[in-house]
Amino acid sequence: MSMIAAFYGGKSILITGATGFMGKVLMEKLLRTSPNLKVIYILVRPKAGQTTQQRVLQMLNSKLFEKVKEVCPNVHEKIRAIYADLNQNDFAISKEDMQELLSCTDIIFHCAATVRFDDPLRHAVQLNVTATQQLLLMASQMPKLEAFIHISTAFSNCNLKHIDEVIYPCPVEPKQLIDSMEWLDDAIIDEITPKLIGDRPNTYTYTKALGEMVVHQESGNLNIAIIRPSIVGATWQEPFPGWVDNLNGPNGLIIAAGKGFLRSIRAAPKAVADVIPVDTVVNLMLAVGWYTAVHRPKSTLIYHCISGNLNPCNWGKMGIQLLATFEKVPFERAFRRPNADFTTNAITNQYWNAVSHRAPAIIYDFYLRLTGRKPRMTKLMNRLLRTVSMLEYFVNRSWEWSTYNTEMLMAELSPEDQRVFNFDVRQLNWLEYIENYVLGVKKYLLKEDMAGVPEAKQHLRRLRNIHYLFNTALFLIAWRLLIARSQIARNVWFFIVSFCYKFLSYFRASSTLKV
Ligand SMILES: CCCCCCCCCCCCCCCCCCCCCCCCCCCC(=O)SCCNC(=O)CCNC(=O)[C@H](O)C(C)(C)COP(=O)(O)OP(=O)(O)OC[C@H]1O[C@@H](n2cnc3c(N)ncnc32)[C@H](O)[C@@H]1OP(=O)(O)O
Ligand SMILES: NC(=O)C1=CN([C@@H]2O[C@H](COP(=O)(O)OP(=O)(O)OC[C@H]3O[C@@H](n4cnc5c(N)ncnc54)[C@H](OP(=O)(O)O)[C@@H]3O)[C@@H](O)[C@H]2O)C=CC1
Repeated sequence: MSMIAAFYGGKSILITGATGFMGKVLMEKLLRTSPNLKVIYILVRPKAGQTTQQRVLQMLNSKLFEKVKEVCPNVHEKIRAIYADLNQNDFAISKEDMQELLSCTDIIFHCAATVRFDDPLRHAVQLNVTATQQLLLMASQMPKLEAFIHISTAFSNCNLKHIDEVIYPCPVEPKQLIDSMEWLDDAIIDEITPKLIGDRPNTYTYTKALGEMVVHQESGNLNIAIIRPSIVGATWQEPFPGWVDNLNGPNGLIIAAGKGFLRSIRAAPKAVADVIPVDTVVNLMLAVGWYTAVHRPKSTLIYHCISGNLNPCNWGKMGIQLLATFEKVPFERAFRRPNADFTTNAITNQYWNAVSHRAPAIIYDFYLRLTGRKPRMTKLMNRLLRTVSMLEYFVNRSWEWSTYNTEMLMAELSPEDQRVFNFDVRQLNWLEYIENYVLGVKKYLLKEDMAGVPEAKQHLRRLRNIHYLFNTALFLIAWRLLIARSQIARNVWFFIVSFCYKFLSYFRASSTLKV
């Protein structure tokens, strides 16, 4: 019997960010492995015209939760959605709900965050720092609370090359920054943002570091642990391989590359691609929740959830495997054939952007205009290149994260727990994982059916022929223009033609002689 699964039995668990990528997988695993847990409280806000209840219903009716319903048919009763907005005071939770949360919660998993790289500092601080502070305040009023698990990111200290499982000091006191957000206006905040974030690439990594500092400072008597995952990717094994549900991290780029929009990228092929499957992260989260509550470590432990130092894969290898999979299982209606290059040189990158990205977009828009349709490709391409430029920081560097605590925890687990809550990424086969990842993106993000694969392959063959025709036509036009303008080109041309003529005459004459 799994000790971890048994531990969650009868517990009341509070999850923030349960409607997010990681939150959904966490809920699924909890319900599947501990169907006798008491309740999962989730803090949800209405969104996109849907009430909190409608959102939860839609989530539970998705494919991700199909297996859960077999072991836990009363899954709807186990989840209690609480209306909350983490940007509001007291999270806008009603008095009754707050009372229930304070008196009943046993474990907290704090996953909610803004993961956008371009969020204005005010918003990122509000969600990633102030909301964390408020949640800690709530936690300190929970008499039954056994553990508070805070999800940060392995990139919170990406300004360092080697990162230990410790909290690094921030140049600015988080409380002072929170206070200053009250009276500074947006224009001033925007102006000072680059100075504040310093050598970090964006407001996301900066505010996640501040969030960790807040956890450290406000931990009081709480039993806290911090988990720092690297780039979280599709599921590896559970509940089934390849599940993804948003465009963050590599997902959007995989679509862009598979559809032939993105054909080159400024990335170091040898740099470590520190991707970690979401189910691995969730297994570690549940193991950490158990360990923190049962063993009550004296200080806040930090756990790195990364793949780089245990089972490294680099971007070059990942790119090659992506291309091989696109060949085998192509995406439908591709813009161009997937075929791309990595470059670390900024000028070469500009060149490829012009030739491989902007020029085809302009030509396609011209074609759309000619056929009476609205041009859209240039706009789309500009957006894609902006996104790529924001992710470039992470694909041109390698980091070293120490994993003593994570390895210690692995050794603490019983063989059964090591199997059920497996976070040993050494067992991951990258080639198989990437193939399943692409298939998952195709099925769950693009909603494409496997029955369309032959037609998609046919479409790629057509694109290849168009590509050859286009290049041949371009070459002939360029040559024609050249010989019309240059005497040297004309001489070369006459030399080639007369050489061919002589060769053919000789060939004909020698074949006549033989007869
Ligand atoms: C050796 C030789 C080899 C040769 C072979 C080479 C083959 C190579 C093939 C080429 C490429 C291969 C691709 C490989 C993939 C690897 C790259 C992976 C890089 C991953 C780096 C991630 C680093 C993460 C580090 C930190 C991890 C974390 O802790 S947090 C989680 C990460 N957070 C994010 O990812 C959020 C990022 N997103 C944003 O910040 C914003 O969305 C944005 C700023 C990017 C865009 O904002 P904007 O306001 O413009 O738009 P938005 O409204 O958000 O969306 C607009 C449209 O764009 C779509 N979108 C959104 N995100 C992405 C994305 N990541 N990629 C693509 N598209 C995206 C969005 O859906 C919108 O679409 P529409 O609705 O249709 O308008
Ligand atoms: N994905 C990744 O690659 C990585 C993620 N992480 C960390 O993991 C955690 C989870 O990330 P992930 O699941 O990918 O992120 P998502 O963006 O998928 O989910 C974010 C969650 O936070 C919720 N949320 C945001 N704002 C509010 C608000 N004002 N009130 C209530 N809820 C809110 C969202 O709710 P709603 O659905 O209503 O928007 C959603 O449930 C984060 O802390 C992130 O920093 C760390 C490393 C890598």
